[in-house]
Amino acid sequence: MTMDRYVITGKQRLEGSIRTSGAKNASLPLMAAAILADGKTGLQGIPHLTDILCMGEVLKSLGCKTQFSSNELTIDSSSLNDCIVDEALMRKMRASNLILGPMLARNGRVKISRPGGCAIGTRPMDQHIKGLQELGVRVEERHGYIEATAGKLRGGDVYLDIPSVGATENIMMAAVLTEGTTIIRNAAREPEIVDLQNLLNKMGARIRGAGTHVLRIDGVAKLKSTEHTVIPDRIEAGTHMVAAVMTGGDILVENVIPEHISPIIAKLRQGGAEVTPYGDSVRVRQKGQFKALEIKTLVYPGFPTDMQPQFLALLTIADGTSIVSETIFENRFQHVAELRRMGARITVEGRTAIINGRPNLEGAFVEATDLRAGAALFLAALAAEEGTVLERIDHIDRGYEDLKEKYRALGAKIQRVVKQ
Ligand SMILES: CC(=O)N[C@H]1[C@@H](OP(=O)(O)OP(=O)(O)OC[C@H]2O[C@@H](n3ccc(=O)[nH]c3=O)[C@H](O)[C@@H]2O)O[C@H](CO)[C@@H](O)[C@@H]1O
Ligand SMILES: C=C(OP(=O)(O)O)C(=O)O
Repeated sequence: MTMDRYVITGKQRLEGSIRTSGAKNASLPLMAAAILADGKTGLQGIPHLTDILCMGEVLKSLGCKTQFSSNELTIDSSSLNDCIVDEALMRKMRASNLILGPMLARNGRVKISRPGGCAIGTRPMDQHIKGLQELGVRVEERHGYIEATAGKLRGGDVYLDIPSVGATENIMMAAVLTEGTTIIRNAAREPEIVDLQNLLNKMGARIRGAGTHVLRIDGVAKLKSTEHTVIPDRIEAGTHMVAAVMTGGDILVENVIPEHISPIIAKLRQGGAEVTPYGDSVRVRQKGQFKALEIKTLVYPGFPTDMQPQFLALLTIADGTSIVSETIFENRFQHVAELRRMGARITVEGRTAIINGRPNLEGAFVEATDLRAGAALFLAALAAEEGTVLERIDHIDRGYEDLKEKYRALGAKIQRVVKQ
């Protein structure tokens, strides 16, 4: 874990172009899906992030060979030699639970350390397990490990109580190599599910319905090697768009799929920002003061929970009183205490934050408690008067590629101080 920190001098107007990297949350399931091919999978546009490196370690521990250079990742899964993911790797990154489905489909058994809760919530796996059981998987939990065995996987009819992104992905990946047809009802509709369907179908799978609430997967006997380019990161793009507004700037965010960021565009326009899509770019300009908003996080295509902290930071300097309701994760307001250190006026009642905007934030010593909390504090620091020291930026390294370099090119004053 890095103990590096950012030292940021705020109040610089940001201007210019910034290129969005490939999506972390699409790349991780695509990497897990590579387990399903009996050969090499080539993935392009994969961002250099600690989460990606960690997933690479998980795959290596299962016998895959990986090569990663210039955002191109090759995963060779022709020989899998182990089925156990140890606790240290699981603790580093929850998304390593995405190997459950593909390992069961390819190898018939797998053992992972049960992921614990994390800063943003308890994050149980009951929907993943329920779905896998419906496909004929036996699941036992012992000594903190989930052991799953599938004699022969069969198609099944799965109803998810909540449209969980990870559960939908895991069940899709388990179902592709079964005999028979699997239906997933109340499936997640996020763009990352569509990207996963696209890769799997290129590999020879027969999946329909991604992007809707019902997925149909007709099992096939074998999947082949293929290549795929990951979709752009809609949360990274959204973070840059908020940066433009918070610094009174003018930024062209490149490599976006405008439809994926439609709730972000809508909310920024509602607050008074000028947002103009140009093909696969979007220009965001802010003149004058941004206005207070009401925001409620929802599953896609609703407002994404992964943008809630960044918008909350923006609303601390908006004109008027804003209300932000978090409906996805039960503990995703840890950035509030840190933003208060910067002068923000926020009260939290249950899952609702009430923000009384003020003209300016003040630089302070603050600490990232999780990835998007870190992004929110980074944005707050860019807008604040004087300097901010932002600690625990290892959280930010999980999800933002070349952040310092990208923002320096826009005119931000940032130093990364390496702690010896
Ligand atoms: C790597 C990745 O893609 N991470 C994203 C993914 O996480 P992840 O896939 O973990 O999120 P889920 O959609 O599964 O979780 C949503 C809610 O459902 C609950 N739940 C989930 C599964 C389950 O079996 N039981 C259960 O109760 C969770 O605790 C949470 O409260 O989607 C989240 C919601 O958009 C995003 O914030 C994360 O950035
Ligand atoms: C919560 C996030 O990621 P993860 O699900 O990997 O914790 C995120 O990307 O904001």
